[in-house]
Amino acid sequence: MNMAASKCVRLNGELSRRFLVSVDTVLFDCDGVLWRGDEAVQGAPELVNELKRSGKRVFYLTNNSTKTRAMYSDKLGRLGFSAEPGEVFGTAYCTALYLRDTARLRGKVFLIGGGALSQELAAAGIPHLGQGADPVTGGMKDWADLSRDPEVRAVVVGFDENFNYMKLTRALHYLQDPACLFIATNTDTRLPLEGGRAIPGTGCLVRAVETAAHRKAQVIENPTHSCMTAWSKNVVWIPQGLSWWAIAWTQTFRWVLRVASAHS
Ligand SMILES: O=P(O)(O)OC[C@H](O)CO
Ligand SMILES: [Mg+2]
Repeated sequence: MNMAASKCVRLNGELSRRFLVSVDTVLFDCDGVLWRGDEAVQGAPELVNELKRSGKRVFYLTNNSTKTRAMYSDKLGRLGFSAEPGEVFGTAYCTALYLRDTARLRGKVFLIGGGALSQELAAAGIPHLGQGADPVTGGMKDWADLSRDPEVRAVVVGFDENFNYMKLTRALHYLQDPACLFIATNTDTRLPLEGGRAIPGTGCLVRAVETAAHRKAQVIENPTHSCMTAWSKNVVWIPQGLSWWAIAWTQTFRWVLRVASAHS
């Protein structure tokens, strides 16, 4: 049974008003909800800005690891949303926080990911390698003996347009050490773009590394505990009577229900 469907009620008229009055804070999913690619969903900026004007707190939670908080704040502003970097919780930021504050990583990250993940890791003081292109050279014997950095203690997989067989092989070598952490930013299968188009999502890369490494990744995305911890540690809670509302797909909604119950 789809839990979100069993909990969802169509809001109209008086029900909408009563529901909005009961809500202090609104959490928004981004890709496919507030925008598709670089096109805001019609009416979304007006809705969000009106919620803020009426005194609601708004946060933007996205599994997308291709932007830092600052980059998302710029995109939100460009698309007409009122937003501060501190209101944005993307998985590039949450992954860096998780490694620093929860995993307390001592060592380097082998990164399969883009510039935003690299910037957030650097901002959190986490040394890392592997970002950018990694051209295929040599043959099978060379790939089996690729050099490894002895200080690597975690493999992180996020959205990486430079993903290839060399990176997959390097990740396999590092992950043969059971003590090496295996972290994925998210497992979405597709990234929704303008006009209903889509491109392969980070989940495609994560599953490839999981298959090669014979290990499951620990995933940071909403609605996991890792992301909630990163978020709740950075948000001043107003306990009691707090209610939550996520305009998002069902997975985030389940997470919000968990957050709400944890703080009601
Ligand atoms: O829907 P979001 O904002 O969590 O983003 C999901 C990503 O686009 C999936 O790759
Ligand atoms: Mg989405």
